[in-house]
Amino acid sequence: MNHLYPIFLKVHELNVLLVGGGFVATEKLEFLLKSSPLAQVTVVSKFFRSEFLELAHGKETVTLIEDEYHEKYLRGKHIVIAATDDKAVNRQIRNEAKERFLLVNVADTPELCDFYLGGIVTKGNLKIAISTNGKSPTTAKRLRQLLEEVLPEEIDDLLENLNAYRATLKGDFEYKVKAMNEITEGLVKREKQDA
Ligand SMILES: C[C@@]1(CC(=O)O)C2=NC(=C\c3[nH]c(c(CCC(=O)O)c3CC(=O)O)Cc3[nH]c(c(CC(=O)O)c3CCC(=O)O)/C=C3\N/C(=C\2)[C@@H](CCC(=O)O)[C@]3(C)CC(=O)O)/[C@H]1CCC(=O)O
Ligand SMILES: NC(=O)c1ccc[n+]([C@@H]2O[C@H](COP(=O)([O-])OP(=O)(O)OC[C@H]3O[C@@H](n4cnc5c(N)ncnc54)[C@H](O)[C@@H]3O)[C@@H](O)[C@H]2O)c1
Repeated sequence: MNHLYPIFLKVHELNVLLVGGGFVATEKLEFLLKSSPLAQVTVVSKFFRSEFLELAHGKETVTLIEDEYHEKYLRGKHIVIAATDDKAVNRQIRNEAKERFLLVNVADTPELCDFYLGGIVTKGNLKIAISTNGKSPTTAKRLRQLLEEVLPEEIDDLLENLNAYRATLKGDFEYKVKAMNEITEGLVKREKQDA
């Protein structure tokens, strides 16, 4: 049983602290920016690998600070991702973030996470988040790849058209719910198989 509750965060309006600038931090920033290109991210790291610098280059909402982690960097942040190669520092980040009631992810360390980063599929306005409850990140990746392939790009046209149709509906809430349900019924109705 997976007890996690997924939410869709406006990370372009929230302040994210990422600690670390190595391989793992690069992967986390890559997936964060892939889904949320305007995410507001401050990165604090003793050094930055060239892969990380390449990824962050030219991204106006990503701020790099070359420094050791210090508690002061938690100020004004909503979410924290710890991705250093120093387990004691990662734990310190987690503890100090928790004292401030911040949500914290320690990369690849489920027992220290308040939330997990998931596999994410984006097709225009549609976004699907995938979690295996930390059991198999590789499966989350494979499912993401599968859904990216099978979901048509046109699914976004469907959403836009339905949104436009909804705007034309005059009537009370109940009427609109009924009309929207009727017009989308075909999406879930199974076609009758010819014998
Ligand atoms: C989905 C994704 C999102 C992202 O990273 O943004 C993600 N991991 C991804 C890939 C991936 N990560 C790892 C491998 C190598 C294979 C392997 O080792 O298993 C691969 C596969 C690859 O790279 O091919 C290593 C790894 N990861 C974790 C552990 C610890 C453990 O399992 O105990 C270890 C071992 C470390 C070690 O051995 O030391 C843990 C976590 N990784 C999570 C997320 C969270 C659970 C998500 C869920 O509920 O499924 C969680 C719990 C915490 C977190 O980090 O948030 C991203 C795919 C993105 C995409 O492609 O779409
Ligand atoms: N590389 C991988 O794919 C991988 C896979 C599984 C597990 N891991 C583990 O994950 C951890 C991180 O690995 P990595 O490959 O990203 O290491 P890395 O050497 O590429 O990067 C470590 C980063 O942590 C930063 N850092 C260390 N101490 C810091 C501090 N006090 N304040 C601020 N920044 C600090 C360094 O500046 C560096 O940028 C390691 O423990 C590694 O064994 C790595």
